[in-house]
Parts: sequence; C-alpha cells; structure tokens
Amino acid sequence: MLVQLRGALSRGVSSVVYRVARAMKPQVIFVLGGPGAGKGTQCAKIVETYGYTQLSVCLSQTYGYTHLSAGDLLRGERSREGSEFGQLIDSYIKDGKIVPVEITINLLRKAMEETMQLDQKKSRFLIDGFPRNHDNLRGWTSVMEDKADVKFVLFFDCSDQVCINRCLERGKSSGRTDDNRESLEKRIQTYLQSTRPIIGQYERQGKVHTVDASRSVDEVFADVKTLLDREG
Ligand SMILES: Nc1ncnc2c1ncn2[C@@H]1O[C@H](COP(=O)(O)OP(=O)(O)OP(=O)(O)O)[C@@H](O)[C@H]1O
Ligand SMILES: Nc1ccn([C@H]2C[C@H](O)[C@@H](COP(=O)(O)O)O2)c(=O)n1
Repeated sequence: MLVQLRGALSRGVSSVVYRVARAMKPQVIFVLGGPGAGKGTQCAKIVETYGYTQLSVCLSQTYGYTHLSAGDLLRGERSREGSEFGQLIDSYIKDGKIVPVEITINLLRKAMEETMQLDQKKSRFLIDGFPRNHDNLRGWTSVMEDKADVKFVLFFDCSDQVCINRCLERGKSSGRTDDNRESLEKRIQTYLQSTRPIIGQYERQGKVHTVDASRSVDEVFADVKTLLDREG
C-alpha cells in the first residue's frame, strides 16, 4: 500500500516537474529571409516594442524578446582573439557559404544560456538567420530540440533584387566583407538553394508566418506587430 502510494506520489510529482520544466522552456521564433530582407531591422523593432519593462512585471508577463543573430555571433567569434575558428568563419562568410553547424549551434546555445542565467524571465528568443540549411537544422535538432520550443518561423519575403539593392546600399557604410556584388551573388544562391527548402519544410508543418518585406520598414513592422499580438 505504502509502496503504491509512494509510486503514485512520485509519478504525480514527476508529472508536475515535467510540466513546470516544459512551461519554462525558452520559446524561440526563427527569423528567416534573404540577405538584406530586413531581419535584423525588424528584430530590433520587436525588441524595442516588446522589450521587458517594469510594466510587464506588474502584469506578470514575460513578453520581452532577446534578439540573437547567428551572423552577428559568427562575426563576433571571427574577431575573438584566440578563436580557433576565426579564419574558417571569415572564408565561409566571404564565400556566402554556411558555416558548419557545430560552431554556430554552440554560439547560439551559449548566448541563450547566458541570457537566461542573467535574467530567468528572458526566455523568448528571436533567432535571426538560423536555420539556414539542412546542416543547421540537424544541429538544432540534436542539441536544442529538447531544450527549447520553436513556436514558428517569421519569414521576411522579398525579391532577390530588393535584397541585393539593400545590401549594396548597406555596404557603403557597414564594413561587412560580404556586402559586395561578388559575395552577394553567392549569398543569394545559398539562400535559394539551401535556406528556401528549410522554409518550405516548416511551411509544410504549418509553422511559417510570411511577411511581405519589400515595403517600408514601418509597413513591414505593422504586419509583424499584428502577427505577434495575435500569436501571443
Ligand atoms: N523595409 C525596408 N526598406 C528599406 N530598407 C530596409 C528595410 N529593412 C531594412 N532595410 C535596410 O536594408 C539593409 C539590410 O537590412 P537588415 O540588416 O535588417 O537585413 P538582414 O535581413 O538582417 O540582412 P543580413 O541577413 O544580410 O544580415 C539595412 O541597411 C537596412 O537599413
Ligand atoms: N546560420 C548561419 C548564419 C550566418 N552564417 C554566415 C554566412 C552568412 O552569409 C553570414 C552573414 O549572416 P547574416 O548576417 O546575413 O545573417 O554569416 C552562417 O554561416 N550560418
């Protein structure tokens, strides 16, 4: 009797623990689109608009988003003194190729863990520029699938020409080694051949929200806001 009771209790406790642990899992929105589609710009506006504030504490909400750009993390690692991957990252970026996921997923995992260690309430992430190919997706599945919940993919859709024009314009001041015609042609090919199929895969699961990114920043953001308000 005592043994049965203990068993039931421990099953009950473990189910509660399981549900609490699940509820506390970080929530992730993957942000995808072509180079220069405006992913970073829109993520910055989301953070600015939904950022964690005192007000949200009063309302017991934890609505703030943390923006993690895979490209920024890789550029950071490239310039980190003593990095064993600096040269490899540099050549992949210039060539418009996707860096092996073992490097990227570790940077993402560390950034997520550090963010949550600093503030447990920061458990909503916009992961920008990831997963960009099958290798990225495989890395996410093996390292992060049971550590985070992917809510959906926010897909900024615009033509290749719009992407190219925006990157070339940005290239006048960005200092980025890949905002030039030669790298851009390769980045667009990588996007079409490797990233679009990943978006298609999520689309078939009904997990993609597409926004027409060819309009002005504010028009695009108006759609993003409607969508995030609706999706909670
Ligand atoms: N809706 C828009 N209309 C016009 N210009 C835009 C728009 N959104 C972003 N831009 C500009 O286009 C350039 C690229 O934007 P952004 O860096 O946000 O793109 P991205 O998708 O993050 O690019 P990447 O993947 O290459 O890092 C920037 O100079 C930005 O100011
Ligand atoms: N998942 C990723 C994201 C980015 N990179 C590399 C290759 C990209 O061309 C470059 C720039 O990224 P962006 O700032 O445009 O998002 O960084 C990658 O290899 N894997």
